[in-house]
Amino acid sequence: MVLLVVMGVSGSGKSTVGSHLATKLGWKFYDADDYHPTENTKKMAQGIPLNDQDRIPWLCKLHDILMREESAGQSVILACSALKKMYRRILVSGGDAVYSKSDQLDSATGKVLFIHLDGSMELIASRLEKRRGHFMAPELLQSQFNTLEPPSAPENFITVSLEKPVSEIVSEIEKSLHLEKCFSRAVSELDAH
Ligand SMILES: Nc1ncnc2c1ncn2[C@@H]1O[C@H](COP(=O)(O)OP(=O)(O)OP(=O)(O)O)[C@@H](O)[C@H]1O
Ligand SMILES: O=C(O)[C@H](O)[C@@H](O)[C@H](O)[C@H](O)CO
Repeated sequence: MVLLVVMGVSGSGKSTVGSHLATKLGWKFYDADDYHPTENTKKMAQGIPLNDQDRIPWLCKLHDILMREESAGQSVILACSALKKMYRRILVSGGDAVYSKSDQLDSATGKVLFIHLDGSMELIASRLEKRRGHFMAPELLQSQFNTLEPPSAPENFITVSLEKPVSEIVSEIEKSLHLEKCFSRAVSELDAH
């Protein structure tokens, strides 16, 4: 059972890559965009960036979804911006992460694997210019980059370039998942001896 979060700035391809990967693997897919309260969606449509207060209750709701799927033994993919380290901690550990010291939470980081879709603002902006029928105002892209804290150790993550075609990105993630699986199996076998 795997809990995967495809993360990155707006327009990085989270929904596209996440849904393709979920279809290929036969896993459940959630798009965090569908769980924003209307006040958040309205703000973003007006070109006003969300702040921590706007995002924290939304992230707690998403944490609950991940935990529900974990209890059901269901592998799942969530497309979610998860821009700051603290936001990722909330997804992994829930609302207490806001008040806990980072080292108290590091043991839980392995529960969720973050896939960071990384690439240039220019390319993403050109993709957003062409995207139609989405609430997010394209001019928010700069603030998304300003807010982004790219994942770093000891977080459990891999970084994938968003510049390739979707099918290549999906295959690259599948390969990394396979390697991760082999690695954890080898570690647990070593531990058993
Ligand atoms: N690898 C890719 N190659 C070409 N176009 C892509 C690629 N990935 C995504 N796109 C296109 O870029 C646009 C943004 O992608 P998508 O909506 O999946 O991003 P997102 O990160 O989910 O955005 P948001 O957070 O704003 O919902 C879409 O029009 C999508 O078709
Ligand atoms: O954290 C945020 O600022 C928001 O979650 C945005 O990233 C949107 O959800 C999404 O990316 C817009 O489509």
